[in-house]
Amino acid sequence: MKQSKMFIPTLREVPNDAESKSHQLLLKAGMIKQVASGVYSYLPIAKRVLNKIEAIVREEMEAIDGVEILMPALQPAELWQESGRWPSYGAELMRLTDRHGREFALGPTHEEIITSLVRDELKSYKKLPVTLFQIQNKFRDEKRPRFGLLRGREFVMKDAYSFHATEESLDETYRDMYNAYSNIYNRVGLKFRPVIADSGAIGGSHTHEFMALAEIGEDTIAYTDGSDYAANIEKAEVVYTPDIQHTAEEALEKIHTPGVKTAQQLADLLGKDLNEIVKSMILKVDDRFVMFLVRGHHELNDVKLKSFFGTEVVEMATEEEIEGIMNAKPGSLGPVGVDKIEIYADHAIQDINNLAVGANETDYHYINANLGRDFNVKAFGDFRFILEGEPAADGSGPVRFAEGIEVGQVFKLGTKYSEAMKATFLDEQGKARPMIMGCYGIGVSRTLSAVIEQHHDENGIIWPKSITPYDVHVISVNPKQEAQKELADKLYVEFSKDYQVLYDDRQERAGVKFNDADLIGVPLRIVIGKQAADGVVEVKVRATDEKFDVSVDELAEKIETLYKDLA
Ligand SMILES: O=C(C[C@@H]1CCCCN1)Cn1cnc2cc(Cl)c(F)cc2c1=O
Ligand SMILES: [Mg+2]
Ligand SMILES: [Mg+2]
Repeated sequence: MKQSKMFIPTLREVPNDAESKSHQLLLKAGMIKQVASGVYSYLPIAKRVLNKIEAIVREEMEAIDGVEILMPALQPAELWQESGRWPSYGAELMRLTDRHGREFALGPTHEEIITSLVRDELKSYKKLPVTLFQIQNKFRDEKRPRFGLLRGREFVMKDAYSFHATEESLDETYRDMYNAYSNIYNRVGLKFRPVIADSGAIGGSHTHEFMALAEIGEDTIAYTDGSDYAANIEKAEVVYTPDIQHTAEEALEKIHTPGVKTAQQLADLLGKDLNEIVKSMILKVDDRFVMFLVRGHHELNDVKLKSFFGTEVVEMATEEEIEGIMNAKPGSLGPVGVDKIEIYADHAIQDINNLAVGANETDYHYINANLGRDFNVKAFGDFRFILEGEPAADGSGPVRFAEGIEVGQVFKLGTKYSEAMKATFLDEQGKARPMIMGCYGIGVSRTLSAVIEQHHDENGIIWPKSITPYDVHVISVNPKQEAQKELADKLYVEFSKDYQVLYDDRQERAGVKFNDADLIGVPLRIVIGKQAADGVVEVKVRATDEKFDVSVDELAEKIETLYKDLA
């Protein structure tokens, strides 16, 4: 394609609200244009890359018997009422009303649509399993869209859904999807790790997220070097090994602690370490208030609480709610004398005694509070985030942390939707049973961004060969020079036979052309300049900056060799 015909509005400077590298480069390379917060147009270079990522996704889905369909973004509210999800999503679900006053959602995901589609068609076990997928724009009204395509409000997702008569059949497709996802991320050039994850609101049990490793990632992964163990930190199980450090029980003592609100302040006042302090927090779990105890150097993990209590409604109680229940501010809470609400404690609380805790009186704390004598706990559990260096749940060694961008997730959904929506099949005994489902998502536009996060240098993007918008970038330095223009035109036509060629034939200064070429990131470059008269051109490898002066009659072979070696 000739750049004089193209539409690549590169930028020299970047709007300073672009914090992530990929967001900056997507803008600078003229690949996207923001239409509204979290809403983007994909320009030609981005669209070509999207097409290649989607082609790889399609290939891998079809290789495991996935069949492509396309469902509407407009989803009638009735289906969300059938599944029970219409009331359970708040502002994130974009809703609209049609001219007849009928309510719709703009699809954030398609469990309801696909289940209603399948339930009318697949009535017998003989017709199962079936795996259907689509690649389509999704809508989620994110509170804080950020980092360009990494967290948008309209984005491209591949979502697949599988329907089974048995758990074994689901397990098989889950494994096929897991492997297909690994193939996809390998083929698009992403460094990634599958991690044990939490299924969250969608329900179901078993789920893995696929994390592209990148500092900008909003997720933290706990992994070990010794094995393939990796878990989203929300989910990473803490192995509790008692490390009892009790001293002789001392008498409970109330002390005046003016202005002390945090565990650190209490520790400093008492001359103790943070791990000798206990933090008492009150959370709303479903419709009741519960107190949780964790040690000063640990953090409460709300995702583990949701899973422990089997509810999505777990949030910090507000200051007013706390004062209403305890007559004290959040910074002075403790378990002593609390009988109106239940108290749960992280396992590690058992390791220490003579605890420093809030006295449920603003500006007062207790020291030497002891379990059993001064307070009781309804249950101990794994309620905290794992710390770096602590042992992994599978015994494969101490966990290390890394940031990740969630680019995909696979779920065993079970029968949550098929039961709610009466998607049943007749089994071999002729008995009606709810279909067993799996669902599997890939953030396609997010994957594009993640690739840029992992493949760039200070001058711009460096595309992996598999998804590059073009294979070869032909640049004529000065089209006004007849010899240069002629040779460049000729090479453009010639190389277009075997490669996808972007031809910079613009009347632009050389510097502009080279800056743009570095930004756009095509892996191989042929520069036709002064030496054109001697039949010599310069070849440049974008990734390594290697340059070669090559005579035109050796050019095809040189490009072929270099192309083969590209990652
Ligand atoms: O989407 C999933 C599960 C899988 C992911 C892979 C493809 C199929 N769905 C989970 N999820 C995430 N955010 C959502 C946001 C809104 Cl506003 C909503 F109404 C529903 C959902 C929702 O259900
Ligand atoms: Mg997550
Ligand atoms: Mg997730």
